[in-house]
Amino acid sequence: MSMKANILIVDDEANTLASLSRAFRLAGHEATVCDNAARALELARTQTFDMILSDVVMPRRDGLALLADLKAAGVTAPVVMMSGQAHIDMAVRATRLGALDFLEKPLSTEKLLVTLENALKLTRLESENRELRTRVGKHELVWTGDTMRRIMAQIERVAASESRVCIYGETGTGKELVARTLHEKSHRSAGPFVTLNCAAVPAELIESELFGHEKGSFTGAAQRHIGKFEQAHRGTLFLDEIGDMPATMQAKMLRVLEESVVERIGSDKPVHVDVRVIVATHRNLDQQVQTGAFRRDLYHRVIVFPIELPPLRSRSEDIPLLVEHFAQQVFAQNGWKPIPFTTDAIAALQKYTWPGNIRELRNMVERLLLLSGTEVDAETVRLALPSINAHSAAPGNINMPALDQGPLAERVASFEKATVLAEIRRQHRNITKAAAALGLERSHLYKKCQQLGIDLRDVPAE
Ligand SMILES: Nc1ncnc2c1ncn2[C@@H]1O[C@H](COP(=O)(O)OP(=O)(O)OP(=O)(O)O)[C@@H](O)[C@H]1O
Repeated sequence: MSMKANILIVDDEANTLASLSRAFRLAGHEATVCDNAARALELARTQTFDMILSDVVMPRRDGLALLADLKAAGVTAPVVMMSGQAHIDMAVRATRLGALDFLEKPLSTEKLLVTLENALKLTRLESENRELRTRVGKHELVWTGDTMRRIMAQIERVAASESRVCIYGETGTGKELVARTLHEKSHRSAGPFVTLNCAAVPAELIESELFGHEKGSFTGAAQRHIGKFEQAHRGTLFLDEIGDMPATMQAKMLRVLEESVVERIGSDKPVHVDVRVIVATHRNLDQQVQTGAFRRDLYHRVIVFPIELPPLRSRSEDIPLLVEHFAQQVFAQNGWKPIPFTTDAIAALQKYTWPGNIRELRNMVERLLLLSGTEVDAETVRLALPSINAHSAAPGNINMPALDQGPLAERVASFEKATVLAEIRRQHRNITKAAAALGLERSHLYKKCQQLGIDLRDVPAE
């Protein structure tokens, strides 16, 4: 079900106003009618409409003049023009002036509702993009060391150009953030930044995701869908895991990149798109080209400018600043009083290999803050790092859930369990000593073990 919309209808014919408003109201929407351009402008400036539908040919000010007035007045509602004497010229002028669509009279109810649906979808997309853009502001790239300085210089150099960029890097190294930064620094920054992870979309849906489809073009296509390429018009499209794109799609991608034109599935009308494509992969594309898994011609199209993001373990100099950055985010999000990380804690974090890179570090900072009182110390870090968890997940502690997923309470409980178990083993199952080390009463530790489902007989001594 679509949401209830409020539509302004402008036409000098009373009959048209009556029949159009009836059609919208029957579909559950609200319609305001008005028979001249001057009044329409006043209404649009003082009220909020989801769509403005206006006739072109009207006495005094016509629809195209109204359209220009609306845009000049900063009215953001999508405007759809209609006319009984539509000719291409008029439609082109309307589109140039910023009309969303141009409809020929007489209008069927179905056509009206589809047009409205599209207008609503576009408005939604626009506001999502705006929200995304404000979020990006908070998501700045944090770095200090020479490794990243080199990369920042590359970003600066390539951002201003229209070059296609390919970002290489392990998972969580910040590929998407770099792509966003490139977009923000480019002259497309006022346009949308749209992303698609090619590995996350089933092969049979990827074409529709990228190019869109018309209603009914295949089973399950209940609505028209605007593809990512069209969504990214005048902006940037970030294709993550391009190495996972199915072969048939690779051929179609090549065509879009060469001709800047897409066709929605179920439509043979080509749509021109003005999009800068940035791709990323954790795979070795060179090798994929050798084995035939990735088309050589597409490879040459997308790899104009490669940027290689090194894994976090080879830029551990960035860790102190990143920890500070993520900790500030956690404090701010939760309204917590800031607590410091000890120097030893930071040093322990710098020694770890971070297979999940910066994403893993960010999650770890959050977890450490959750587990600490007045400061985060090295002991807490050692306990929280996965090597320790692997160690305590030895036989005897079966079913230890992963700490990287699930609801917060579950993760905290599993961490608590790991901590208690590790201490009991370290104290060779001496509960009195383990309780003392954990700062608990002996009876309290017993209770905790029960709560956490720890059977003391199962705990191997270290
Ligand atoms: N240099 C950085 N400064 C601040 N935050 C960063 C930095 N690099 C990455 N991040 C953050 O780490 C998280 C992971 O980054 P991102 O999603 O860009 O990685 P990715 O390489 O695209 O990962 P994947 O390949 O798994 O999609 C994000 O929350 C991102 O904001």
